[in-house]
Amino acid sequence: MLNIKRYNTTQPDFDAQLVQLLAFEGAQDAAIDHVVADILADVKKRGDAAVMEYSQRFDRLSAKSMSELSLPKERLEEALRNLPAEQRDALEQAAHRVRTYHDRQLMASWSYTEEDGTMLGQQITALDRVGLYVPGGKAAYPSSVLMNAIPAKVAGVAELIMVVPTPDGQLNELVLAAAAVCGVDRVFTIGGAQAVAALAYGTESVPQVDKIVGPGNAYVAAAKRRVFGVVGIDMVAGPSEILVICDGKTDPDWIAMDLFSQAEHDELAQSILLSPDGAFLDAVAASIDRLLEDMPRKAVIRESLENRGALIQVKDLDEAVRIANYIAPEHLELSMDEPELWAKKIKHAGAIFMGRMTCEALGDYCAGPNHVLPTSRTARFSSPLGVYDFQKRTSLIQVSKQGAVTLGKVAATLAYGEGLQAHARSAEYRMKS
Ligand SMILES: NC(=O)c1ccc[n+]([C@@H]2O[C@H](COP(=O)([O-])OP(=O)(O)OC[C@H]3O[C@@H](n4cnc5c(N)ncnc54)[C@H](O)[C@@H]3O)[C@@H](O)[C@H]2O)c1
Ligand SMILES: N[C@H](CO)Cc1c[nH]c[nH+]1
Ligand SMILES: [Zn+2]
Repeated sequence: MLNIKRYNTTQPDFDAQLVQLLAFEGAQDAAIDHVVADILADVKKRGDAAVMEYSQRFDRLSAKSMSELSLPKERLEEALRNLPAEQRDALEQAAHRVRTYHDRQLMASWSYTEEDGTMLGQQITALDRVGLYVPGGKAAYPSSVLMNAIPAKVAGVAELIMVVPTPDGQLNELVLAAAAVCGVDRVFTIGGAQAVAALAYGTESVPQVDKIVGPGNAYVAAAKRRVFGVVGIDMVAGPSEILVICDGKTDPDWIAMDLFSQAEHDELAQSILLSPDGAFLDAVAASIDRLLEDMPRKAVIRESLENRGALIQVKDLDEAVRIANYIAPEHLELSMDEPELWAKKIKHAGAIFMGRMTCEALGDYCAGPNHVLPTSRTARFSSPLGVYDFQKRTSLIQVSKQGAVTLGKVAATLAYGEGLQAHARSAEYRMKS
């Protein structure tokens, strides 16, 4: 029997229990951060040689030169050509849907002109070169290639450099084919902190990028956190999470499998169910026990559910919503009637899956929205990966002769107030022209 934690919000210590349940060190873990700091410093100093050594140590890749850890575009095209038709079709359909969704996120430049002829605006440009981290330690993720690369392409990024660990040198053809579908320019078969360092600092072989995006384990997250400032990053993501709120009227097997779907990613993934119906929670617990037996990744699911999972009985759905907003989950399933009404009450979640038919797994692959989402309560302040992560805003200011007089007076007054003479006089020169 699987020993998943059971809580009831009427327990006097429930709030403390919830805090404990959500506690997660991840990228903040001192031991991991220490290891990562050393790897980053070493790659910065020794470049390719260090990348190859760490790839040997962590992924058992014995390369004599970095060219052995790099794949040209032709190799990606070859993977796509050789893919079984059904897989190719699914990949292309998913890519099409993800592209259609992300097309809508494209920001456009804008400007307006004031009465005196002064023009103000915002010019949008794409990043020049980005690094896409595609996780690959424990499983391969072709879908993460789509989710990273498509918004970058839609934004108009000129060059896409992808890194993906290939433990024991095992290439995943679907991952390579996905890179071809998305127009990725170069792929390096490296992962972990060494790959993040190579992208951030550049090596003899790996070009330095402007921003690194994509999910990964705690080593990857800690490395991204440390290189932020040298390069941009999208977010510091942790293991996958799912929070399901169910009114008790969905098939318990469906809900059990939805909880498994994130648990199977990682022993550290988190799957939580909230329901006002205690008998329903019992039924889901029974489904978990029965269905787990046939799951290929049974051990990972068990560990994840026993260590970080929970079935929580709430007073009512309003209380469930309050808890969901506190948890700010990566994925939130609203498995209930009128989910659109309840969704309006959700302020903090990476993605909301509305209604009994909408399982989170569809969002992972092909619904359209991005599956790279804020985790570990960071949905309180951050958003899904999107086109906006690959675009920058530059302010535009063109002052007319009249504008120079009116604005010059305001600026000079404030500049003298700050004790900054040069600022004031710089503005005053234009007032007299
Ligand atoms: N949020 C998302 O969109 C999304 C998508 C897919 C996967 N994920 C998550 O990404 C994570 C993927 O993790 P993963 O491990 O499978 O792949 P990964 O690519 O993130 O990490 C593998 C790398 O970790 C490094 N590493 C492993 N052990 C190490 C050690 N002891 N010391 C130093 N470096 C070490 C190695 O360099 C290896 O290449 C999972 O948590 C999964 O849930 C998230
Ligand atoms: N659920 C993951 C994001 O947390 C994404 C994914 C990829 N493949 C399957 N799932
Ligand atoms: Zn998933």
